[in-house]
Amino acid sequence: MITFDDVTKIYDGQSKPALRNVNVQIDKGEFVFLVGQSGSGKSTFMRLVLREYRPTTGTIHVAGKDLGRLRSWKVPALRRQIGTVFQDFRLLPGKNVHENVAFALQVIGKPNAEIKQLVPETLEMVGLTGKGHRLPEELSGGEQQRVAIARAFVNRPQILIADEPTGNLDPTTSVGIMKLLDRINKTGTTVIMATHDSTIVDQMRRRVIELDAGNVVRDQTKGVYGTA
Ligand SMILES: Nc1ncnc2c1ncn2[C@@H]1O[C@H](COP(=O)(O)OP(=O)(O)OP(=O)(O)O)[C@@H](O)[C@H]1O
Repeated sequence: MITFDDVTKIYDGQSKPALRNVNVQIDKGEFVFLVGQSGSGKSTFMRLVLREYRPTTGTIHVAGKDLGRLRSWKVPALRRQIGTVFQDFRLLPGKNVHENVAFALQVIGKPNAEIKQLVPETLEMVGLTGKGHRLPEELSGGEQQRVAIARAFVNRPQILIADEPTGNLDPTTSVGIMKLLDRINKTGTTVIMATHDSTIVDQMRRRVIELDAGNVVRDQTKGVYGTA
């Protein structure tokens, strides 16, 4: 589903690579934790998958496409295959829960009939039935993250990228969010999650890719957060 072949990324004006000779293959349906200190290259990895940046050298394939050869006008179609979730939720403050999720489908031109079916179905899946009319400010952090996940998943993307999705949540709420990401993964969606949350990584026992100063220093199936 995602392959990095000898990928190096040096940002403009920088001398040190943010990623260095990275070789990684992530298959369809995998659940992968990206771990590593702040600045180790986790966000860079995810931004390359989204083609927000291009690698300096090396080749990246996502969902069967060589991103180096992908024409700019095809990038939106690529991104439609990839749902994104962030630490700070990024909901539209003036729109209620239903509207936030529906908006993701409206911008890609889905017909209203489909939106009417998909939005309640997805809100039910994330445990927000009955809260469709609430505004983000009327929800807890955990509920806001559920809305963000519903919005990322409503289009049933092949890949879900989550950048520190539990970073602003307490441990109990985080467990609920992880159960939800696990359910989404079980539908066949490939999940890549960057995190500093060692408890979660140790509990889930999924593949762990560790970055250190842009190098992949560990790639472990059923891994834990740290080796120390
Ligand atoms: N747009 C940019 N321009 C220049 N340098 C950048 C840019 N984005 C990131 N970097 C640098 O690239 C390196 C990797 O950063 P990256 O954001 O990928 O790390 P990270 O592991 O996601 O960190 P965090 O856990 O803090 O989110 C860092 O040295 C960072 O300063």
